[in-house]
Amino acid sequence: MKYILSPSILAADFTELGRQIQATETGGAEYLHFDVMDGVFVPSISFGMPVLASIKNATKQVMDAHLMITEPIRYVEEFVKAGANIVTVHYEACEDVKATIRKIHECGAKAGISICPDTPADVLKDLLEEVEMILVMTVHPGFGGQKLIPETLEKVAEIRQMLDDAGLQRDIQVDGGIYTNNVEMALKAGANVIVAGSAVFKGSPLQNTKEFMEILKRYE
Ligand SMILES: O=C(CO)[C@@H](O)[C@H](O)COP(=O)(O)O
Ligand SMILES: [Fe+2]
Repeated sequence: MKYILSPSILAADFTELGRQIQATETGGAEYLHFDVMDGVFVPSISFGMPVLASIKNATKQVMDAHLMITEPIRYVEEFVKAGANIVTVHYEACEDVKATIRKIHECGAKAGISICPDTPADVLKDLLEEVEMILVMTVHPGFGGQKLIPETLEKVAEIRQMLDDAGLQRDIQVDGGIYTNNVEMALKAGANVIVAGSAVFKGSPLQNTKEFMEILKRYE
């Protein structure tokens, strides 16, 4: 299995965004996590397509778009056009999850499905085969800089078991409150795509990325 770091630019210094992104690429982060918030599905508002389109030109990293928006099917095409390679939508935000996943694939991107901390893993049973990635939120979506909720890692283990039982190889992403001092709990539970915002962008993004990559390499 491949272990990947996906730095969340929500925590970046936007006056230095290009340089900070480059630092994470140099440090070995293959993905870049792009948190889209609509002020409806989550209380906060972040950024959208034009910002993604601009960033796309600044790096070769895979654009990992996390859509925290109501009825994301409405915007899938625009985010893919703006440069998203992976589009992750929330189970809780879709009226028709399967149609949303189909739409992502039709637009030419990989599909991820995400569940919030209070959503049980078994809602995903019929969806595991349809997606390339499952995102288990380790905090309540909406803000960076929160503390990881340890119980969410039990769902990571449960989903990895469900995938193994079904003979499916899929990425499991974790997002929220991940630092170098707790990332191994997520890796041991079965996650292989790690989102980190504050832990990467506060301080030196290059050094922080390298420290994460050292740990991830041990799990390859
Ligand atoms: O989706 C979200 C929050 O809703 C995340 O991607 C955060 O942006 C991660 O930030 P940290 O918890 O790592 O600071
Ligand atoms: Fe996110």
